[in-house]
Amino acid sequence: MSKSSQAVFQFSTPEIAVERAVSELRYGRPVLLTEGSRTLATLALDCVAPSVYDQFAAATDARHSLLLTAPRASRLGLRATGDVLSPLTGVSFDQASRLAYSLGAEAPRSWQAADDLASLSAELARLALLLPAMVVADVSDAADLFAGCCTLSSAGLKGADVARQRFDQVVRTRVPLKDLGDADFVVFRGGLAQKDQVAIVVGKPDVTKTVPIRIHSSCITGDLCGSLKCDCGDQLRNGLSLLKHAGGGVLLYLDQEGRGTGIGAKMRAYGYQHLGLDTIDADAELGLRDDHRRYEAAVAMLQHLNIGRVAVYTNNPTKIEGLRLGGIEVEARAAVTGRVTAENENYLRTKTLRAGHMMDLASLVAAE
Ligand SMILES: Nc1nc2c(ncn2[C@@H]2O[C@H](COP(=O)(O)OP(=O)(O)OP(=O)(O)O)[C@@H](O)[C@H]2O)c(=O)[nH]1
Ligand SMILES: [Zn+2]
Repeated sequence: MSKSSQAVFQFSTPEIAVERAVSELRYGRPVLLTEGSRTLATLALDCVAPSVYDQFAAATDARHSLLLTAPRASRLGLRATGDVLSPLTGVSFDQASRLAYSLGAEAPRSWQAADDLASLSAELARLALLLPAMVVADVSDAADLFAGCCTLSSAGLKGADVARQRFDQVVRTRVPLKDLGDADFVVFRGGLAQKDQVAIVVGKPDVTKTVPIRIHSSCITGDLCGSLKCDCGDQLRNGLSLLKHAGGGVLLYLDQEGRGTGIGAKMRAYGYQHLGLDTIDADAELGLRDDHRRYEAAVAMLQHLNIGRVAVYTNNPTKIEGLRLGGIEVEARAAVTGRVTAENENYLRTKTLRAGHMMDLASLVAAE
Protein backbone atom coordinates (compact mmCIF):
# COMPACT_ATOMS: atom_id res chain seq x y z
CA MET A 1 0.00 0.00 0.00
CA SER A 2 1.42 3.38 -0.96
CA LYS A 3 1.91 5.87 1.84
CA SER A 4 -0.36 8.42 0.17
CA SER A 5 -3.34 6.03 0.24
CA GLN A 6 -2.94 5.22 3.93
CA ALA A 7 -5.42 6.77 6.29
CA VAL A 8 -3.79 8.88 8.95
CA PHE A 9 -5.17 8.61 12.45
CA GLN A 10 -5.48 12.06 13.88
CA PHE A 11 -6.57 12.38 17.46
CA SER A 12 -6.35 15.99 18.43
CA THR A 13 -9.63 17.15 19.88
CA PRO A 14 -9.44 19.38 22.98
CA GLU A 15 -10.96 16.70 25.18
CA ILE A 16 -8.26 14.19 24.26
CA ALA A 17 -5.59 16.58 25.54
CA VAL A 18 -7.62 17.12 28.71
CA GLU A 19 -8.09 13.39 29.26
CA ARG A 20 -4.38 12.72 28.76
CA ALA A 21 -3.50 15.49 31.21
CA VAL A 22 -5.97 14.10 33.74
CA SER A 23 -4.40 10.66 33.42
CA GLU A 24 -0.87 12.08 33.86
CA LEU A 25 -1.94 13.88 37.03
CA ARG A 26 -3.45 10.69 38.45
CA TYR A 27 -0.14 8.92 37.80
CA GLY A 28 1.56 11.66 39.84
CA ARG A 29 3.36 13.28 36.93
CA PRO A 30 3.59 17.02 36.14
CA VAL A 31 1.42 18.61 33.47
CA LEU A 32 2.14 21.87 31.64
CA LEU A 33 -0.68 24.39 31.33
CA THR A 34 -0.11 27.09 28.72
CA GLU A 35 -1.74 30.42 27.94
CA GLY A 36 -0.14 32.72 25.37
CA SER A 37 3.56 32.81 26.17
CA ARG A 38 3.04 31.58 29.73
CA THR A 39 3.73 28.03 30.82
CA LEU A 40 2.76 26.75 34.23
CA ALA A 41 4.00 23.39 35.47
CA THR A 42 1.59 21.71 37.85
CA LEU A 43 1.43 18.60 40.05
CA ALA A 44 -1.40 17.14 42.13
CA LEU A 45 -0.27 16.79 45.73
CA ASP A 46 -3.00 14.18 46.32
CA CYS A 47 -1.17 11.51 44.32
CA VAL A 48 2.42 12.61 43.73
CA ALA A 49 5.35 10.67 45.19
CA PRO A 50 7.50 12.72 47.62
CA SER A 51 10.53 12.10 45.36
CA VAL A 52 8.73 13.66 42.37
CA TYR A 53 7.70 16.61 44.56
CA ASP A 54 11.39 17.10 45.47
CA GLN A 55 12.43 16.78 41.80
CA PHE A 56 9.81 19.38 40.85
CA ALA A 57 11.12 21.75 43.53
CA ALA A 58 14.68 21.35 42.22
CA ALA A 59 13.66 21.85 38.57
CA THR A 60 11.86 25.09 39.43
CA ASP A 61 14.66 26.40 41.69
CA ALA A 62 12.18 26.16 44.56
CA ARG A 63 10.02 28.88 42.96
CA HIS A 64 7.01 26.65 43.33
CA SER A 65 3.81 27.46 45.21
CA LEU A 66 0.81 25.66 46.60
CA LEU A 67 -2.60 26.52 45.23
CA LEU A 68 -5.14 26.77 48.04
CA THR A 69 -8.67 27.00 46.69
CA ALA A 70 -11.06 29.61 48.10
CA PRO A 71 -12.85 27.14 50.45
CA ARG A 72 -9.51 25.91 51.87
CA ALA A 73 -8.15 29.45 52.19
CA SER A 74 -11.28 30.40 54.08
CA ARG A 75 -10.97 27.37 56.42
CA LEU A 76 -7.37 28.43 57.13
CA GLY A 77 -8.67 31.85 58.11
CA LEU A 78 -7.15 33.77 55.21
CA ARG A 79 -9.00 36.89 54.20
CA ALA A 80 -8.98 36.09 50.51
CA THR A 81 -11.70 36.61 47.94
CA GLY A 82 -10.69 33.63 45.80
CA ASP A 83 -7.96 31.01 45.35
CA VAL A 84 -4.51 31.85 46.72
CA LEU A 85 -0.91 30.81 46.16
CA SER A 86 1.43 30.18 49.03
CA PRO A 87 5.19 29.85 48.33
CA LEU A 88 6.70 26.42 48.95
CA THR A 89 10.37 27.39 49.14
CA GLY A 90 11.86 25.19 51.85
CA VAL A 91 8.53 23.45 52.46
CA SER A 92 8.70 19.63 52.54
CA PHE A 93 6.18 17.30 50.92
CA ASP A 94 4.62 16.47 54.30
CA GLN A 95 4.37 20.11 55.32
CA ALA A 96 2.81 21.03 51.97
CA SER A 97 0.28 18.20 52.30
CA ARG A 98 -0.66 19.34 55.81
CA LEU A 99 -1.14 22.89 54.62
CA ALA A 100 -3.20 21.68 51.66
CA TYR A 101 -5.75 19.50 53.41
CA SER A 102 -5.06 18.63 57.06
CA LEU A 103 -7.49 19.63 59.77
CA GLY A 104 -6.02 22.15 62.20
CA ALA A 105 -3.13 23.19 59.92
CA GLU A 106 -1.66 26.61 60.62
CA ALA A 107 -2.34 29.35 58.08
CA PRO A 108 0.61 30.12 55.81
CA ARG A 109 2.60 33.23 56.69
CA SER A 110 2.77 34.48 53.14
CA TRP A 111 0.32 34.16 50.28
CA GLN A 112 -1.05 36.10 47.33
CA ALA A 113 -4.14 35.92 45.15
CA ALA A 114 -3.85 33.18 42.53
CA ASP A 115 -3.88 34.08 38.84
CA ASP A 116 -6.41 32.47 36.49
CA LEU A 117 -3.98 29.92 35.05
CA ALA A 118 -3.04 28.65 38.51
CA SER A 119 -6.74 28.42 39.41
CA LEU A 120 -7.33 26.43 36.25
CA SER A 121 -4.95 23.76 37.53
CA ALA A 122 -7.51 23.03 40.27
CA GLU A 123 -10.12 22.46 37.58
CA LEU A 124 -7.88 19.75 36.15
CA ALA A 125 -7.62 18.15 39.59
CA ARG A 126 -11.41 18.13 39.89
CA LEU A 127 -11.72 16.38 36.54
CA ALA A 128 -9.16 13.84 37.77
CA LEU A 129 -11.20 13.31 40.99
CA LEU A 130 -8.20 14.44 43.00
CA LEU A 131 -8.07 17.00 45.79
CA PRO A 132 -7.53 20.46 44.25
CA ALA A 133 -4.24 20.85 46.11
CA MET A 134 -1.91 21.75 43.29
CA VAL A 135 1.78 22.52 43.28
CA VAL A 136 2.41 25.10 40.56
CA ALA A 137 5.41 26.93 39.14
CA ASP A 138 5.78 29.39 36.29
CA VAL A 139 8.28 27.72 33.97
CA SER A 140 7.80 29.99 30.95
CA ASP A 141 11.58 30.46 30.77
CA ALA A 142 12.49 26.84 31.56
CA ALA A 143 9.85 24.73 29.85
CA ASP A 144 12.60 22.53 28.29
CA LEU A 145 13.15 20.97 31.73
CA PHE A 146 9.61 19.64 31.44
CA ALA A 147 9.89 18.63 27.77
CA GLY A 148 8.60 15.10 28.38
CA CYS A 149 5.44 16.31 30.11
CA CYS A 150 1.94 16.47 28.73
CA THR A 151 0.94 19.99 27.66
CA LEU A 152 -2.55 21.45 27.72
CA SER A 153 -3.65 24.95 26.74
CA SER A 154 -6.10 26.86 28.91
CA ALA A 155 -8.33 27.23 25.82
CA GLY A 156 -8.21 23.44 25.36
CA LEU A 157 -9.34 22.89 28.93
CA LYS A 158 -12.17 25.38 28.60
CA GLY A 159 -13.07 24.16 25.08
CA ALA A 160 -13.51 20.58 26.22
CA ASP A 161 -16.88 21.59 27.63
CA VAL A 162 -18.48 20.54 24.34
CA ALA A 163 -17.42 16.96 25.06
CA ARG A 164 -19.45 17.00 28.25
CA GLN A 165 -22.65 16.95 26.20
CA ARG A 166 -21.68 14.12 23.84
CA PHE A 167 -23.06 10.70 24.77
CA ASP A 168 -23.88 7.65 22.68
CA GLN A 169 -26.24 4.88 23.60
CA VAL A 170 -24.30 1.63 24.02
CA VAL A 171 -26.99 -0.89 24.88
CA ARG A 172 -30.56 -1.28 26.19
CA THR A 173 -31.41 -4.47 28.08
CA ARG A 174 -34.23 -5.68 30.32
CA VAL A 175 -33.51 -6.38 34.00
CA PRO A 176 -36.17 -7.78 36.36
CA LEU A 177 -36.17 -5.79 39.63
CA LYS A 178 -37.40 -6.94 43.03
CA ASP A 179 -40.95 -5.61 43.72
CA LEU A 180 -40.82 -3.43 40.59
CA GLY A 181 -41.09 -5.79 37.65
CA ASP A 182 -39.06 -5.37 34.51
CA ALA A 183 -36.95 -2.29 33.90
CA ASP A 184 -34.81 -1.39 30.91
CA PHE A 185 -31.22 -0.48 31.70
CA VAL A 186 -30.00 1.91 29.01
CA VAL A 187 -26.24 2.50 29.07
CA PHE A 188 -24.73 5.65 27.60
CA ARG A 189 -21.04 6.33 27.11
CA GLY A 190 -19.38 9.69 26.73
CA GLY A 191 -18.72 12.98 28.41
CA LEU A 192 -15.25 14.14 29.26
CA ALA A 193 -14.08 10.90 30.83
CA GLN A 194 -15.98 8.53 28.54
CA LYS A 195 -17.74 7.15 31.56
CA ASP A 196 -20.72 4.81 31.32
CA GLN A 197 -23.90 6.34 32.72
CA VAL A 198 -27.14 4.46 33.19
CA ALA A 199 -30.78 5.36 32.65
CA ILE A 200 -33.19 2.91 34.28
CA VAL A 201 -36.55 2.95 32.52
CA VAL A 202 -39.25 1.69 34.88
CA GLY A 203 -42.48 0.59 33.20
CA LYS A 204 -43.40 2.18 29.86
CA PRO A 205 -43.41 5.97 30.26
CA ASP A 206 -45.08 7.96 27.46
CA VAL A 207 -42.31 10.27 26.24
CA THR A 208 -44.78 12.52 24.39
CA LYS A 209 -46.10 13.60 27.80
CA THR A 210 -44.43 14.84 30.99
CA VAL A 211 -42.19 12.00 32.15
CA PRO A 212 -41.56 11.37 35.85
CA ILE A 213 -37.83 11.13 36.50
CA ARG A 214 -35.38 10.84 39.37
CA ILE A 215 -31.77 12.00 39.04
CA HIS A 216 -29.69 10.00 41.48
CA SER A 217 -25.99 10.51 42.20
CA SER A 218 -24.03 7.38 43.01
CA CYS A 219 -23.31 6.66 46.65
CA ILE A 220 -21.33 3.47 47.20
CA THR A 221 -21.74 3.67 50.96
CA GLY A 222 -25.50 4.36 50.97
CA ASP A 223 -26.80 2.75 47.75
CA LEU A 224 -24.80 -0.46 47.99
CA CYS A 225 -23.95 -0.92 51.64
CA GLY A 226 -26.88 0.67 53.50
CA SER A 227 -24.75 3.29 55.24
CA LEU A 228 -26.73 5.14 57.91
CA LYS A 229 -24.73 8.36 57.36
CA CYS A 230 -26.93 9.48 54.45
CA ASP A 231 -30.37 8.83 52.97
CA CYS A 232 -29.19 7.73 49.51
CA GLY A 233 -30.04 4.02 49.68
CA ASP A 234 -33.63 4.76 50.74
CA GLN A 235 -33.93 7.50 48.12
CA LEU A 236 -32.74 5.15 45.40
CA ARG A 237 -35.28 2.45 46.23
CA ASN A 238 -38.10 4.90 47.06
CA GLY A 239 -37.33 6.79 43.85
CA LEU A 240 -37.73 3.65 41.72
CA SER A 241 -40.94 2.78 43.53
CA LEU A 242 -42.36 6.30 43.06
CA LEU A 243 -41.64 6.03 39.32
CA LYS A 244 -43.48 2.71 39.11
CA HIS A 245 -46.50 4.10 40.97
CA ALA A 246 -46.51 7.17 38.74
CA GLY A 247 -47.18 4.82 35.81
CA GLY A 248 -43.56 4.54 34.68
CA GLY A 249 -40.57 6.84 34.52
CA VAL A 250 -36.80 7.07 34.29
CA LEU A 251 -34.14 7.03 36.98
CA LEU A 252 -30.85 8.51 35.80
CA TYR A 253 -28.10 6.92 37.87
CA LEU A 254 -25.16 9.32 37.55
CA ASP A 255 -21.56 8.38 38.26
CA GLN A 256 -21.06 11.27 40.69
CA GLU A 257 -19.78 9.73 43.91
CA GLY A 258 -19.29 12.22 46.75
CA ARG A 259 -21.18 15.05 45.01
CA GLY A 260 -18.80 14.73 42.08
CA THR A 261 -15.58 14.66 44.12
CA GLY A 262 -14.94 10.89 44.04
CA ILE A 263 -14.90 8.19 46.69
CA GLY A 264 -11.38 9.11 47.86
CA ALA A 265 -12.31 12.69 48.72
CA LYS A 266 -15.63 11.58 50.20
CA MET A 267 -13.93 9.13 52.56
CA ARG A 268 -11.39 11.79 53.58
CA ALA A 269 -14.36 14.09 54.29
CA TYR A 270 -16.02 11.37 56.37
CA GLY A 271 -12.83 11.25 58.46
CA TYR A 272 -13.28 14.96 59.24
CA GLN A 273 -17.00 14.47 59.87
CA HIS A 274 -16.11 11.88 62.52
CA LEU A 275 -14.16 14.68 64.20
CA GLY A 276 -17.22 16.94 64.28
CA LEU A 277 -17.29 18.86 60.99
CA ASP A 278 -20.52 18.99 58.99
CA THR A 279 -20.64 17.71 55.41
CA ILE A 280 -19.95 21.13 53.85
CA ASP A 281 -17.13 22.21 56.17
CA ALA A 282 -15.48 18.80 55.83
CA ASP A 283 -15.40 19.21 52.04
CA ALA A 284 -14.16 22.83 52.35
CA GLU A 285 -11.31 21.61 54.56
CA LEU A 286 -10.23 19.54 51.55
CA GLY A 287 -10.47 22.55 49.24
CA LEU A 288 -13.78 21.43 47.76
CA ARG A 289 -16.91 23.44 47.07
CA ASP A 290 -20.34 22.43 48.44
CA ASP A 291 -21.16 20.52 45.30
CA HIS A 292 -19.09 19.65 42.20
CA ARG A 293 -21.81 17.93 40.22
CA ARG A 294 -22.82 18.87 36.67
CA TYR A 295 -25.86 17.69 34.79
CA GLU A 296 -24.91 17.63 31.09
CA ALA A 297 -24.94 13.81 31.18
CA ALA A 298 -28.49 13.80 32.55
CA VAL A 299 -29.64 16.21 29.85
CA ALA A 300 -27.93 14.21 27.09
CA MET A 301 -29.50 10.94 28.27
CA LEU A 302 -32.97 12.48 28.38
CA GLN A 303 -32.49 13.86 24.88
CA HIS A 304 -31.44 10.41 23.61
CA LEU A 305 -34.58 8.98 25.16
CA ASN A 306 -36.65 11.71 23.40
CA ILE A 307 -37.73 13.16 26.73
CA GLY A 308 -38.09 16.94 26.77
CA ARG A 309 -40.59 17.50 29.58
CA VAL A 310 -40.21 16.06 33.05
CA ALA A 311 -41.54 15.97 36.60
CA VAL A 312 -38.54 15.44 38.90
CA TYR A 313 -38.29 13.65 42.20
CA THR A 314 -35.64 15.59 44.08
CA ASN A 315 -35.14 17.95 47.02
CA ASN A 316 -32.13 19.57 45.40
CA PRO A 317 -32.74 22.80 43.46
CA THR A 318 -29.43 22.61 41.57
CA LYS A 319 -30.59 19.44 39.80
CA ILE A 320 -33.61 21.34 38.50
CA GLU A 321 -31.40 24.25 37.42
CA GLY A 322 -29.04 21.84 35.63
CA LEU A 323 -31.91 20.33 33.64
CA ARG A 324 -33.37 23.73 32.75
CA LEU A 325 -29.96 25.03 31.66
CA GLY A 326 -29.77 22.07 29.26
CA GLY A 327 -33.16 22.91 27.76
CA ILE A 328 -35.28 20.30 29.56
CA GLU A 329 -38.67 21.60 30.68
CA VAL A 330 -39.19 20.87 34.37
CA GLU A 331 -42.95 20.97 34.93
CA ALA A 332 -43.08 19.74 38.49
CA ARG A 333 -41.01 18.69 41.43
CA ALA A 334 -41.84 16.28 44.20
CA ALA A 335 -39.92 15.21 47.26
CA VAL A 336 -38.17 11.88 47.64
CA THR A 337 -37.06 11.05 51.13
CA GLY A 338 -35.51 8.32 53.20
CA ARG A 339 -35.47 7.39 56.87
CA VAL A 340 -34.05 9.89 59.31
CA THR A 341 -31.57 8.14 61.60
CA ALA A 342 -29.43 9.28 64.51
CA GLU A 343 -26.47 9.03 62.15
CA ASN A 344 -27.88 11.03 59.20
CA GLU A 345 -30.00 13.68 60.94
CA ASN A 346 -27.21 16.27 61.06
CA TYR A 347 -26.30 15.54 57.45
CA LEU A 348 -29.90 16.17 56.36
CA ARG A 349 -30.14 19.28 58.52
CA THR A 350 -26.97 20.70 56.97
CA LYS A 351 -28.30 20.05 53.47
CA THR A 352 -31.51 21.88 54.35
CA LEU A 353 -29.91 24.81 56.17
CA ARG A 354 -26.72 25.30 54.16
CA ALA A 355 -27.33 23.80 50.72
CA GLY A 356 -30.91 24.95 50.12
CA HIS A 357 -32.45 21.46 49.95
CA MET A 358 -36.23 21.56 49.99
CA MET A 359 -36.95 19.15 52.79
CA ASP A 360 -39.31 19.34 55.73
CA LEU A 361 -36.96 17.71 58.19
CA ALA A 362 -39.14 18.39 61.25
CA SER A 363 -42.04 16.41 59.72
CA LEU A 364 -39.71 13.60 58.73
CA VAL A 365 -38.33 13.39 62.26
CA ALA A 366 -41.86 13.47 63.71
CA ALA A 367 -42.91 10.64 61.39
CA GLU A 368 -40.15 8.34 62.66
N1 LIG B 1 -18.77 14.96 49.58
C1 LIG B 1 -19.73 14.25 50.19
N2 LIG B 1 -20.61 13.60 49.43
C2 LIG B 1 -21.57 12.91 50.06
C3 LIG B 1 -21.69 12.84 51.45
N3 LIG B 1 -22.76 12.06 51.75
C4 LIG B 1 -23.29 11.66 50.58
N4 LIG B 1 -22.59 12.18 49.56
C5 LIG B 1 -22.84 12.13 48.12
O1 LIG B 1 -23.92 13.03 47.90
C6 LIG B 1 -24.64 12.62 46.75
C7 LIG B 1 -26.12 12.49 47.11
O2 LIG B 1 -26.81 12.24 45.93
P1 LIG B 1 -28.36 12.45 45.71
O3 LIG B 1 -29.13 11.85 46.84
O4 LIG B 1 -28.69 12.02 44.31
O5 LIG B 1 -28.47 14.02 45.69
P2 LIG B 1 -28.98 15.12 46.68
O6 LIG B 1 -28.10 16.31 46.46
O7 LIG B 1 -29.09 14.58 48.08
O8 LIG B 1 -30.42 15.51 46.12
P3 LIG B 1 -31.80 14.70 46.15
O9 LIG B 1 -31.53 13.34 46.76
O10 LIG B 1 -32.22 14.61 44.72
O11 LIG B 1 -32.75 15.50 46.96
C8 LIG B 1 -23.99 11.33 46.28
O12 LIG B 1 -23.04 11.65 45.27
C9 LIG B 1 -23.25 10.83 47.52
O13 LIG B 1 -22.15 10.00 47.22
C10 LIG B 1 -20.74 13.56 52.23
O14 LIG B 1 -20.80 13.60 53.45
N5 LIG B 1 -19.78 14.24 51.56
ZN1 LIG C 1 -25.20 8.60 50.36
